[in-house]
Amino acid sequence: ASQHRLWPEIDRISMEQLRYARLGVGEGGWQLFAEDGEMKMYKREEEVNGMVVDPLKACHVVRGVTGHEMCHYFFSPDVRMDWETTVEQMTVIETIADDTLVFLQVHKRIWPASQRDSLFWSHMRQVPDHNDRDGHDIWIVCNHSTENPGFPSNNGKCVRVSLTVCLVCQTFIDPPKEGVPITRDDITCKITYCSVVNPGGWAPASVLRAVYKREYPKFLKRFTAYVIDQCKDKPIMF
Ligand SMILES: CCCc1ccc(-c2ccc(S(=O)(=O)CCO)cc2)cc1[C@H]1C[C@H]1c1ccccn1
Repeated sequence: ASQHRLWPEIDRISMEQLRYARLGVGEGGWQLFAEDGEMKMYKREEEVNGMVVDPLKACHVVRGVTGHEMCHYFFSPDVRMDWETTVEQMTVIETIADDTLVFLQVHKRIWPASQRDSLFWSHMRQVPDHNDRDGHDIWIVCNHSTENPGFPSNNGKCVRVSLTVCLVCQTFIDPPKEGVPITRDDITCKITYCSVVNPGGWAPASVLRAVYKREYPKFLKRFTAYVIDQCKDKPIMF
C-alpha cells in the first residue's frame, strides 16, 4: 500500500484518528447521551453551514474477544451486511492492499431527507502500544471519505456524505496460571469508536439528531454482539 497515491493521507489520518480516539472525554465539551452497561456514548453538538455534523465518541468494554477480532470484522466487506443495518448497498470499488479498501455504500433513506451514499477508504492496522503498562497492541480501523472520478458525488440519485470514522481497540489479558492456556474468559477488549458524518446537504437537524441518538447505540450493540457470536467457537485471533 505504501506506494499508492493515497498512502500519505491514509497514514496521516489513521494516526491522527488514533490520537483523537485516545483523548479522554473530560475536556472538549463532550456530553454523555447514551449508556448501556459498559457502553458510554458521547456527542458534541456542532453544525457546519447549518448542517448537523455532531462528532460522536463511544467507549465500550467487551469481554471474550480481542481488538484484532473486533477490527477484523469491522473492516471485512464479506460480513458488513450481516451487522450493518443502515446500509442498502455496499461495494468495494478499489483494493489498495489487503488491509486497505475503498468502499461505496448507499445508506437507507432517512425521511424526509434525500438518500445518502458514502465513498471512503478503509484501513486496518496494528499499532504497537509501548507506553501502555500492560504493553498490549492496539488495532485500529479508520474510514475516511475520498473521491473517485468513476463514482462522482453529483450522481443525481444520492447526496454524498463526508465521514471520518475510527474504531480503536486495545486487548487486555488476565494471565491464567503459569502454563495454563489463555481462554476467552481471560480476554477483555477496550473499544473507542469515533465518527463525524457531514450529511453533505440539507437534512433537518431535529431528524438527524434523533436518528443519531437511536442508530449509534443500536449499531455498536449489534456490532459487538455480532463479533462475540462469530468468535465464540473459534480459536482466539490475537
Ligand atoms: C445523513 C447522514 C446519514 C449517515 C450516513 C452514513 C453513516 C455512517 C457511515 C459509515 C459508518 S461506519 O462506522 O464506517 C460502518 C460502515 O458502514 C457509520 C455510519 C451514518 C449516517 C447517519 C444516519 C446516521 C447513522 C448512525 C449510525 C448508523 C447508521 N446511520
